[in-house]
Amino acid sequence: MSDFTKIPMKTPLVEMDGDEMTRIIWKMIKDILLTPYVDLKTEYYDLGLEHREATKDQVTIDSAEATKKYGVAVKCATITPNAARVKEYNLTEMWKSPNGTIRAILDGTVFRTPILLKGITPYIPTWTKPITIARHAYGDLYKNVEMRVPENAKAELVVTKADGTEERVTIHEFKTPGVIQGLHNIDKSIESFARSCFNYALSMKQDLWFAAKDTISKTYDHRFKDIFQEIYDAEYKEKFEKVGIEYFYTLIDDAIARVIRSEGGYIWACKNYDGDVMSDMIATAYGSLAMMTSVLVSPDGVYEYEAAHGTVQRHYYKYLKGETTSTNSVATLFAWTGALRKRGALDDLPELSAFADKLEKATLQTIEEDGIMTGDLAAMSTLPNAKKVDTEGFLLAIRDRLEQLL
Ligand SMILES: NC(=O)C1=CN([C@@H]2O[C@H](COP(=O)(O)OP(=O)(O)OC[C@H]3O[C@@H](n4cnc5c(N)ncnc54)[C@H](OP(=O)(O)O)[C@@H]3O)[C@@H](O)[C@H]2O)C=CC1
Ligand SMILES: O=C(O)CCC(=O)C(=O)O
Ligand SMILES: [Mn+2]
Repeated sequence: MSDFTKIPMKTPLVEMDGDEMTRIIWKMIKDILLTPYVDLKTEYYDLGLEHREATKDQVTIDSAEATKKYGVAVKCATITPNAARVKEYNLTEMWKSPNGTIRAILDGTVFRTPILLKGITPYIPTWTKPITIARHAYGDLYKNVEMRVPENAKAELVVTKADGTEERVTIHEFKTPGVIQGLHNIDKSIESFARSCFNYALSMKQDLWFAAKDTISKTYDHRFKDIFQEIYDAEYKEKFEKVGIEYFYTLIDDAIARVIRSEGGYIWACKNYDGDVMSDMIATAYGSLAMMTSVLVSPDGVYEYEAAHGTVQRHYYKYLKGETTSTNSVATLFAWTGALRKRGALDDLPELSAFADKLEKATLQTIEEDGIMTGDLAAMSTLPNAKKVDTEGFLLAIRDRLEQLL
């Protein structure tokens, strides 16, 4: 490929680097599959935990603001510290989840879709089509406030209105110690969540399900249900009928039962925490956590691409010890291709978008045709030629395929 002219870019991508094994993969992807072929333009933000600590987490906010400015970001998985991480990294604070911070700034919906592969039968064998999780990106648990409550204390919810009047309800009269949590959401954000789900369903020509627990959460979850229904009836009902797709709301426990019995091929809208958990369940049931793409679409038309999985800590510790790892880079790679394709579309660079398509094709050919895959997939694959390779070996095999396509 010595005579290959690198594909130009116009606007930089916002590049958010991250932690542990995904940080290692991040660099490998760039070195092996991107920079030799694309004149990669990025504005780099190091969201690795050390640099978040050094900047008092300002870098996370800066990266979200840059995403608003440029329109497209690609993010590596990051550690959200807990008590153990505070010790491990000698942190001055238990910094918040960068994802929570970024999503709160950008708002919107995270769409997560599994990549189906020849030779991998989902754990639910009736799932022959992908199930896309549409996860509300704002609020709930990810913007919560919480407290420990001592014995003999009364906890209340208090709302102080603009006119100074108060509305209060008792949460609990604590005789013995306990804990409380305050969640919130905003009508405007729920409305944009609903609209982005309806628009996505129309663009994919797929049914949309929305599930929450309005029977138990009669105000909070009920508000979500009502907003979805009002917007559907007023703005989308006719469009859905024209395309021949359906919208329905059901309780989340009923939804789970239906999902398991389904064949896939629809969009399942979930509140923030439900979507977090369900997307891991869906990804794993289709084959591997590392085969799920994830993109945040904000109401202002800003896109942030990422993998749905975390920093793969266990593999990283093996890597640090010099042991061979076989970490699947597909979701992280598809975050890059998703971002490059979007940048290509926005900047009128069809060559850049075509490169992203070819890189994805090369990845699937490597697994499905050549049988070359990482351990998570090799353990499940029914292909006769399935062969487990190490982390870097997988990316090198993709490069061979890519060069045939360019
Ligand atoms: N988007 C983000 O930034 C996210 C960040 N996190 C952070 O990531 C860290 C680790 O979280 P954890 O709960 O372990 O979740 P991970 O998703 O990182 O990993 C859980 C397990 O899933 C398997 N797995 C995940 N990704 C891959 C992959 N690419 N290739 C092969 N196997 C994979 C591994 O199983 P096995 O070990 O059996 O091989 C791994 O141990 C935490 O600090 C957490 O805060 C978590 C979720 C999302
Ligand atoms: O930010 C975190 O700590 C978790 C994020 C997460 O689990 C996800 O995006 O699925
Ligand atoms: Mn998650």
